[in-house]
Amino acid sequence: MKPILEVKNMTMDFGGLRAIDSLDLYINKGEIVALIGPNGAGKTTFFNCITGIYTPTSGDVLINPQGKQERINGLKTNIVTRKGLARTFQNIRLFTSMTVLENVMVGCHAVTHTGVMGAIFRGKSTLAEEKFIVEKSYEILKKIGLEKYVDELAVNLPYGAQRLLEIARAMATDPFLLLLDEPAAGMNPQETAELDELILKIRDNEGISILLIEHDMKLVMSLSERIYVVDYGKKIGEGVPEEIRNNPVVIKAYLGEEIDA
Ligand SMILES: Nc1ncnc2c1ncn2[C@@H]1O[C@H](COP(=O)(O)OP(=O)(O)OP(=O)(O)O)[C@@H](O)[C@H]1O
Repeated sequence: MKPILEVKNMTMDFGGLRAIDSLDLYINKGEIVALIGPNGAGKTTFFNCITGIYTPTSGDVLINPQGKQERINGLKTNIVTRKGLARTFQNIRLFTSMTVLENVMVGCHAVTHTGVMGAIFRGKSTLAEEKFIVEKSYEILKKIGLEKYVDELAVNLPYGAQRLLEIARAMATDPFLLLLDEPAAGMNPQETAELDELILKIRDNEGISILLIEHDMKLVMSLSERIYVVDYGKKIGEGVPEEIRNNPVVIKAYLGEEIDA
């Protein structure tokens, strides 16, 4: 079985700056994989290239959720979402003046037939779908542990809960692969421990594979089955947590930073 995501020889240039340099990466079905590296290494750019925000300068992005490999470079973000790749952002991007439930509903609408406009100009045909979406959104909030906030405005949620709401909204698009960009950023140790459990649950119970960018090495080492390390856009290490922890090139790139979590 081919990997569900395969990136071959990806390069991304911004003018004279090579943000990603000939990068290869794959994720098998059901894996939790981390992408780590110092600030400015190109990690978010890599996510942006996979999810259609940027078209890579060269290379291939191939997905294979159901036994048929397909190239997705250059597809628009909404199409990539419909194909089953969902992401969260480093800086929280919620609809702050909407309720928690409505935020998740927006995720559902991103992949339904009627879409957001259909939900606004409700015809009879959209009402059944709308009911389904409310129920589905509520179920997702229960799985994430946010149901107690269902009618709360997103802006009023504690910080850690806002981060989880982003994950809930991403899950509403029925992804086969979830791309999480620094999900633990700004979380306290207890929130991070809960996030650790939640990510495992999403993989185990929902069968969603995970690609994770994260600076919290304890979380990375505990969650990931495999880790890729990038620096200046280039892959400098790849392996299971134990290999990464003992890789001298990785240790050097992280000099002064905590790696032995
Ligand atoms: N739109 C853009 N135009 C020009 N340069 C960019 C653009 N986006 C990113 N870069 C540059 O590409 C490089 C990689 O940035 P990127 O944000 O991908 O790094 P990162 O590994 O995600 O960093 P961090 O851990 O700090 O989030 C940086 O030098 C950044 O300044």
